[in-house]
Amino acid sequence: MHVSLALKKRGDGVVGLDNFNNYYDPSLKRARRGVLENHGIFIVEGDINDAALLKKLFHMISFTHVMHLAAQAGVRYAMENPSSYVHSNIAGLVTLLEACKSAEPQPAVVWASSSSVYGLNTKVPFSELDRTDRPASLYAATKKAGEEITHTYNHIYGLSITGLRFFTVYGPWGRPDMAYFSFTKDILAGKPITVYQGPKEMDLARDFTYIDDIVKGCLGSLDTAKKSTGIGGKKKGQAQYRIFNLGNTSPVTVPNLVNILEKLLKVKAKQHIVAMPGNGDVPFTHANITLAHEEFGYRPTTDLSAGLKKFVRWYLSFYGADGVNRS
Ligand SMILES: NC(=O)c1ccc[n+]([C@@H]2O[C@H](COP(=O)([O-])OP(=O)(O)OC[C@H]3O[C@@H](n4cnc5c(N)ncnc54)[C@H](O)[C@@H]3O)[C@@H](O)[C@H]2O)c1
Ligand SMILES: O=C(O)[C@H]1O[C@H](OP(=O)(O)OP(=O)(O)OC[C@H]2O[C@@H](n3ccc(=O)[nH]c3=O)[C@H](O)[C@@H]2O)[C@H](O)[C@@H](O)[C@@H]1O
Repeated sequence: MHVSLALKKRGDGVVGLDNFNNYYDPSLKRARRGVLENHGIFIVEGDINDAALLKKLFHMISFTHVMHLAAQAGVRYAMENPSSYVHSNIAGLVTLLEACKSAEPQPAVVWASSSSVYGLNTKVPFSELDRTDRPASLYAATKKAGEEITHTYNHIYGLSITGLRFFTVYGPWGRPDMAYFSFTKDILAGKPITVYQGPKEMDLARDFTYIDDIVKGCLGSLDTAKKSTGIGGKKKGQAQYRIFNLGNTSPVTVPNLVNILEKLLKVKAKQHIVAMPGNGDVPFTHANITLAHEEFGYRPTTDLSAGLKKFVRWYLSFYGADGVNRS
């Protein structure tokens, strides 16, 4: 939603595609759609696995770029519903790349990978050339597979591909399954929250990245994506294959995240502190963003307190303190 709005605001044409699945409250997704439609952005309701639909869309519109953000996200849910990750993040990705490779002209593709590909690495900050062959979750494994799959479409068909490894993105209109969002809801409702701890009672930490910074990185990478050199999937080219970290470079522990929320919400959290279950979580993330800075001037400017302040303001206007969706 935020990337589409930013593109539209600067004068680009945008068409969206989303299947509005019920991984989390679809009414939030539909409210986001309302915002986009109010800005003149047309949204098609459909699945990226629907090859016929994609073919029709690519036939009707000569897309210059595809910004591919659709995915089954969430690290821990992969243990409950593994096939949804294969469906959207592997099969769906291939269906989309098939459509892109056959389109004339071929669009440049920018897509969301994930910081989770660094898996069990302990050397921080994570740099793009570090190992990514030890995923801790099926979600991470599907994003890693996406990086390999996109490489083959670049190699064989000359598709121009840029993969962005986002680091725990948060902000207004965000995902209710993520900790910052569910903690806000539960703290306001007086319900206990569960805070995970690593081995030896170590605090977990994330390089939380504010949505507006991510949007700048998305637009910067789109604008520096070179045109594909393949033609309609018939000619092998030498197009770009790039991968960038988009993080914030200043990790914050989960207890500190809770402290900031308590101050903003003016409510003390009831906390259950438990050992991190073996559910795909990694203890910490931290991005080296030198490459994105050098290539398109990426420089995040919002720290967690400032970003959460904007999130909480949005949350209270959208849900109210009682957590009821008023859209
Ligand atoms: N939010 C984060 O912290 C984070 C971090 C790293 C990577 N990512 C990646 O960034 C991208 C955007 O994530 P987000 O957090 O904005 O999530 P989001 O839920 O806002 O956006 C993903 C959208 O994809 C749609 N979708 C899922 N499967 C689909 C399918 N098969 N066909 C069509 N639409 C489908 C969903 O309905 C949803 O609206 C995802 O690829 C995610 O894996 C997110
Ligand atoms: O950067 C990424 O690649 C990933 O970032 C997030 O994954 P995660 O960092 O695990 O985000 P949250 O689920 O919001 O968890 C944040 C932190 O809070 C902790 N947490 C989460 C939930 C909870 O109930 N308690 C708790 O302590 C987690 O262990 C983690 O350390 C997104 O959910 C993934 O889609 C994304 O791919």
